[in-house]
Amino acid sequence: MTKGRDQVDTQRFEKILDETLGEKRRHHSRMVSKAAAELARRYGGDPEQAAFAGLVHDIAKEMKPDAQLQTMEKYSILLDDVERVTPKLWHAIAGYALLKYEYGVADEDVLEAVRWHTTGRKGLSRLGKIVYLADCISEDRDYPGVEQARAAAARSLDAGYLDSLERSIRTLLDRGALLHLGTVEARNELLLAAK
Ligand SMILES: Nc1ncnc2c1ncn2[C@@H]1O[C@H](COP(=O)(O)OP(=O)(O)O)[C@@H](O)[C@H]1O
Repeated sequence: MTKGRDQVDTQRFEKILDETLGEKRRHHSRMVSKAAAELARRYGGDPEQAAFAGLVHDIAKEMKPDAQLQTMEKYSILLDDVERVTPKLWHAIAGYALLKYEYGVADEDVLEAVRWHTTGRKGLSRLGKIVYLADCISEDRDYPGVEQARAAAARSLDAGYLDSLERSIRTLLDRGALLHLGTVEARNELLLAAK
């Protein structure tokens, strides 16, 4: 992607987000975009690509679950057992499909980062980790532990990613919720690599 193209895309998607997301979510998207660019600068990614992926990561977040499901079905995306019964996970997958098939985004790294931004997964790319982490530590985030999450992100990309994966796992366990296997496998992968 050339620089000119990126800027055109950003303007185009800011307009699309104006039409599809409320003000709070648009603000969150801009903050995730900013955090992702900062993480890319720090950890060796492409800041413009990261900014773009962060901007569009929640593009399908305010679609109705039925519409998210229809979008995934339209493009024959197969869901695993946990995804099928967890509508909160659908916006990431529907967002991937919308960006790829309806808005013509061709950058597979960006598409992958959007697809996995809620659960993470084993073997996720650097950009995928950046967007996952940026979503957890962006300036607008305010939850118990966010300062610890930011401190971990300042140590290394993997330390930040691991801290946020573990916080998500703990929160879901406390709620008695289903756990997506991608999150567990991503954590195991990081712990195995450290042995
Ligand atoms: N690994 C997971 N397994 C199952 N459900 C998850 C997982 N990660 C997140 N979720 C659910 O999806 C919801 C939305 O996640 P996310 O998009 O990251 O949140 P946010 O709305 O704060 O951006 C979470 O609140 C949680 O209920």
